[in-house]
Amino acid sequence: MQLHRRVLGSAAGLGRTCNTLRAAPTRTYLQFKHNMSVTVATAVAVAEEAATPSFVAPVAVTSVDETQYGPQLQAKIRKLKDLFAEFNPPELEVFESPPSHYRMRAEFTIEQRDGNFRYVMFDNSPAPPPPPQPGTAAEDAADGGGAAAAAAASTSAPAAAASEAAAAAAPPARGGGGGGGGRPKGPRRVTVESFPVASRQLNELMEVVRRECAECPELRTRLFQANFHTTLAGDAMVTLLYHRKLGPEWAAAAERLRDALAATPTAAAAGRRPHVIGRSRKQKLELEAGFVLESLTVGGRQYVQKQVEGAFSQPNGTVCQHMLGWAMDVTRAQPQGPEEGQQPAQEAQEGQQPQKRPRLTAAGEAGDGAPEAEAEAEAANGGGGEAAEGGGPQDDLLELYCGNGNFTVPLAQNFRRVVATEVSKSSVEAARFNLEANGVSNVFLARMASEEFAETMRARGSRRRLEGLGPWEELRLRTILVDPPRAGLDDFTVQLLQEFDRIVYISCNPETLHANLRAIAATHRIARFAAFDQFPYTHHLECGVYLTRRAA
Ligand SMILES: C[S@@+](CC[C@H](N)C(=O)[O-])C[C@H]1O[C@@H](n2cnc3c(N)ncnc32)[C@H](O)[C@@H]1O
Repeated sequence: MQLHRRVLGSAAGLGRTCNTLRAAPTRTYLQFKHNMSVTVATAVAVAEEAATPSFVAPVAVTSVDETQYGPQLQAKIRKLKDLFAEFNPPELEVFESPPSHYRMRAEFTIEQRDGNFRYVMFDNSPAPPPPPQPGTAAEDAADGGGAAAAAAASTSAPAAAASEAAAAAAPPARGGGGGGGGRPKGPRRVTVESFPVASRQLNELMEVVRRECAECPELRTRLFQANFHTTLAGDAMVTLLYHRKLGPEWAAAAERLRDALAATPTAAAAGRRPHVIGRSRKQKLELEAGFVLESLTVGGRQYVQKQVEGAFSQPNGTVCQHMLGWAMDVTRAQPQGPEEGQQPAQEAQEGQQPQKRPRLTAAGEAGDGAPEAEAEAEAANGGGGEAAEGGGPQDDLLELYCGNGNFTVPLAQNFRRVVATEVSKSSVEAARFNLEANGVSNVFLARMASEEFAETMRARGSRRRLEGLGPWEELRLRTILVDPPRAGLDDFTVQLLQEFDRIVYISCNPETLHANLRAIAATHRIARFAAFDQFPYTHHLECGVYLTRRAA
């Protein structure tokens, strides 16, 4: 049973894997080193979902029917609840997406044949072929895809299909070949006319790029891919990828394109000129900038967020705000008193007493139990007592996989200090920018793989990249937040998590989250459980789990 499939040469990164292969129309493979997404253009078949107990068997989206948004989300929720029932979680908090125009980013392969300029993506989902629709995708069939590919590649299909399709390691596009009315093997080529799952601005930009390329040979010659990145703030960038060297003529043409993009309704209303980036082998030309500035509202406060071209950013801006609000809420220090005494339902049922929480030292060791030491530790931890839910400004947060500081920036106010790590250089640079731009000064940020950081921390070791962190003994790390790629956490990191009193685990893959929780549940219980529908019309679901240490 698969939770996700790979799609070739298609929509924007959900950013959960590091290296992906993508196919250009020439069938040349290109390796992208950043976190492009590998999800698929699929929708949840409600009836089928009801009959199957896990995250499987999605069918290809052939249109975006907003009336189906609710039922499809409910089907996903049911599956999620079933999967996690063994952990006896509290009531699931569900955060919906807008039913359309929710995706901030998309990537398309460009096909240029017979003077036509087409946005194309490759859908690898195993959808059964719907009956052919006259006039929908005839040209795709003519490319050798056969009836199945032709039927599936309707102008509405790609809209939804493209929504979650992404670059992936997969065989070259075959454009069909199944024959006999069966589903062709390999990814299905889908022509994208419009893209209603993506932001309105993204659709506006697509139209202008199509038009300008049609009129300007300098822009379209050997162009094989176009990436669009928009924001809730109206800032945007377009990256055009070529199989040729780019010179000053291209820059002049791109400047004209930029003017045309600036005249689109959303950019004009926001007063932002979209950036244009040209890429070819060993070459990157930026017209003004290689990033966008997003504006996110969390808890009534606005945060600016630099999102760098090619680096991970959350794909659904609206749902991202929900995720940040939820993370703020679970890590906020709870008032002491009644909440302190409130036993978690599960523990109360089990007749357990709230545990005495060991203080996590920097080496990941519990306190030694000496009364004075424990009292001192409690005092150092803000005297938070045993059952405090949430960290608090007296505690420190360790955040692994921090990306551009998406969670780090708003969460920093809930903690005395934050130690954050991320492996991607461009994301770390963006995170530094974002911390400064938002006036956050209590974060120590290290560019390190989480595994390396965990090992160093356990050994109380030192690393050049940890210079400035200060002595491990002075940290008060009791809360950890992780937001790993789809593969989830390795065993070593899971063990590290278990040394913390409070765990916030953000996951885009319920199955790897579930597998990790099997280990974590021995020491921690789920205190809050949330679903964030980042990826409507697909079987993908982002989850948030907040865990606290079980009573001893
Ligand atoms: C799902 S993204 C989350 C990013 C960030 N929390 C956010 O909300 O935008 C996962 C991040 O983990 C980073 N990453 C992947 N493998 C890593 C590793 N081994 N160590 C540290 N960071 C890693 C990626 O570069 C990416 O930024």
